Amino acid sequence: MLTINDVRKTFFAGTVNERVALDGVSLTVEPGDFVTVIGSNGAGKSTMLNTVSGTIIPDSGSIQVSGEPVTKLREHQKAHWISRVFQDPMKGSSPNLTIEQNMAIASRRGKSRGLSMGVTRPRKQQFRDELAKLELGLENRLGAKVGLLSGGQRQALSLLMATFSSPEILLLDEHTAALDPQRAKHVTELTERMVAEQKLTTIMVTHNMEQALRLGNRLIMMHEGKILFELNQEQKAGSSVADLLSEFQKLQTVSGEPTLDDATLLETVRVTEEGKP
Ligand SMILES: Nc1ncnc2c1ncn2[C@@H]1O[C@H](COP(=O)(O)OP(=O)(O)OP(=O)(O)O)[C@@H](O)[C@H]1O
Repeated sequence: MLTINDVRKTFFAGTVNERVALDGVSLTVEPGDFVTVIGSNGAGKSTMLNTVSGTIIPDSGSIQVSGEPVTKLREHQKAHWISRVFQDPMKGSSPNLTIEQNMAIASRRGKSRGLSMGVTRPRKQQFRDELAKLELGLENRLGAKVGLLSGGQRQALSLLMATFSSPEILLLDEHTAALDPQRAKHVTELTERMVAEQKLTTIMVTHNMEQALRLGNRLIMMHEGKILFELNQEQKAGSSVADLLSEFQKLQTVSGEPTLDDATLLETVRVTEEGKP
């Protein structure tokens, strides 16, 4: 369980560059919840994930994972409890190591004793079985350097490795945004399957509103460092992309600033024209 309580974060406070990234964010994520997060540009979505993973320390407020303050977790505990997949497919794995070596390291994540890249035969078979689930043929390429894989393959591998240690919290930060539509679809399907199979407690930031509505059991919308509203499973099922868009348009009317980037708008128009929800 994750509890975010009245978290605030301002960058460059008191200067002309002051940016209020989180303005009193509170959120409780129950075990097994899958929360999708949408929001305007600069709404604070990534900063919220950064405070949960402990990479950014909030100015005030508290964040607890299973009752433990994130700031008090040791590095190996953090690595074991909180896993993250980033937008950039290059971030989740080491290009100069082989698939097998990357997996060996991932499977040691969160263990307090040293890193061992030695892999026993049964372990190798386990890696092959895990890789086969990705349906990308990587199970036959254990010795290949990860740098040789495509972005989609690397992102699928990152996702697999992020779920190895059955983390308390899985953070997905627009993890399909840099992929072409076909690969993004595949990684989205893998995400759904892995989260469901392991009943992972998950927070997924996405700019894809169709995805935000379809995946998970809760949806939150952020704007200017605040959670503006939340939809539960039933409300999500009864909402359309057009409904979400109209919420963004309301914000734009108030602020006069564009609230969605061009890529999101184009994606939304495409989905709407195809007649999907
Ligand atoms: N490390 C940082 N240093 C300074 N300002 C930052 C930093 N990280 C975020 N910000 C600022 O905080 C605000 C929130 O940024 P954040 O990246 O969390 O938003 P976001 O919702 O993820 O946005 P986007 O969808 O555009 O990626 C923005 O104004 C951003 O410029």
